[in-house]
Amino acid sequence: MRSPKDFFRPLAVGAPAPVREVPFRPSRMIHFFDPGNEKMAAKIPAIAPTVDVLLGNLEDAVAADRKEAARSGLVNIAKTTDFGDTQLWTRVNSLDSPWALDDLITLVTEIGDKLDVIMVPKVEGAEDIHYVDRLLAQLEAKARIERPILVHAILETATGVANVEEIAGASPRMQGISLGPADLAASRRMKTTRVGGGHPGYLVREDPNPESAAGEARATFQQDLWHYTIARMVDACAAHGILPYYGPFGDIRDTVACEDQFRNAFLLGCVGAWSLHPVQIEIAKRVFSPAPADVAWARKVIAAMGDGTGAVMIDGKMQDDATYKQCQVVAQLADALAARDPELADAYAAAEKE
Ligand SMILES: CC(=O)SCCNC(=O)CCNC(=O)[C@H](O)C(C)(C)COP(=O)(O)OP(=O)(O)OC[C@H]1O[C@@H](n2cnc3c(N)ncnc32)[C@H](O)[C@@H]1OP(=O)(O)O
Ligand SMILES: O=CC(=O)O
Ligand SMILES: [Mg+2]
Repeated sequence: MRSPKDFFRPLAVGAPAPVREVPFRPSRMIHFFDPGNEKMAAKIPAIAPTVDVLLGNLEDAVAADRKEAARSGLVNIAKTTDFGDTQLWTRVNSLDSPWALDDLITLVTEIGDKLDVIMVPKVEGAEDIHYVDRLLAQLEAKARIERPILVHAILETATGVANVEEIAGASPRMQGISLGPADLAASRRMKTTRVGGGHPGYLVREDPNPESAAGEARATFQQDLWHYTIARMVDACAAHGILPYYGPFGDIRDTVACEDQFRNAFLLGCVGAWSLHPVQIEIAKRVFSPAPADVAWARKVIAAMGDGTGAVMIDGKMQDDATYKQCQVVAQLADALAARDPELADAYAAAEKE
């Protein structure tokens, strides 16, 4: 293990200095597209201003015989598109695949100055991050990249979940972690066949009422298959100063359940989710932006709390140092999002006047 004193040292001569704090840039939706799919690629210039992050996906969902087309498609799109202040990310192939090395070499040397974050799938432990960390430093030095490319891990194997804390803290490049419920379900041998979301069979049933006739219907309550993993991931990320995300929701037509899944993740601490289809962009934008009424309330508490210590009563609710801190989380997120999203800024300003 490296000495803590060396943690922020570049891993190659000529590589840029690692960041000391992960920049908080709005990333409510990480919009996936296949850069080798001409129809999808043609839509990217129009989609760019409507999303926080565009992600050129090279891994799963890109057929084996289309991997090279996807890689070169991404190089071309990055070189010819004006993304404005929308971030450009990529998801490279998994480290045990025949494509990962060429993905990293090509993308960093050709478009490393355009890429903000590289998402690494199926991360199992700190060793996977260390491998990517050193390789990126070498490639950044070679390509004379001036700011470090950050790394995002997908939590989608049982081993990865067991090691999530060490993954989160493996490198100053670590920007965040996404839940990958589809691969994780397979890795854990769960008996589902879905990409995220719930399952009607995973439930609790109310106790029988001794006064009712035998066989009388008893209410059931569907449970969240992902609560445990999201909560672990959020804690690991918060402890290491990086950002947690819900991943994909594969039932594109079920926009209601998608919104519920995203909102559970938001309330538990996630800052965004993946959008796989244009219809999911607005859902993520709505869910991962705090509601104007909540922001107005947070600002009211902050104003009433002065230096943030002591206790006051507002509308019948006790406020103290801990609610003040919660309100700061909401207000700071609102400020960061409003700076990027003028419509949201207007909605926040209007709610404060009410
Ligand atoms: C478990 C995981 O790893 S999840 C991450 C990997 N998976 C992905 O990245 C999937 C990305 N999304 C997709 O491939 C597609 O959205 C699919 C296959 C799910 C559905 O695609 P379609 O059947 O074409 O959907 P649909 O007909 O509703 O699409 C409407 C239009 O939106 C376009 N579109 C669909 N998805 C996207 C997208 N992600 N980005 C941009 N445009 C898109 C389609 O090309 C289509 O264009 P058209 O109107 O010019 O024909
Ligand atoms: O890559 C994502 C997943 O759910 O698997
Ligand atoms: Mg996966």
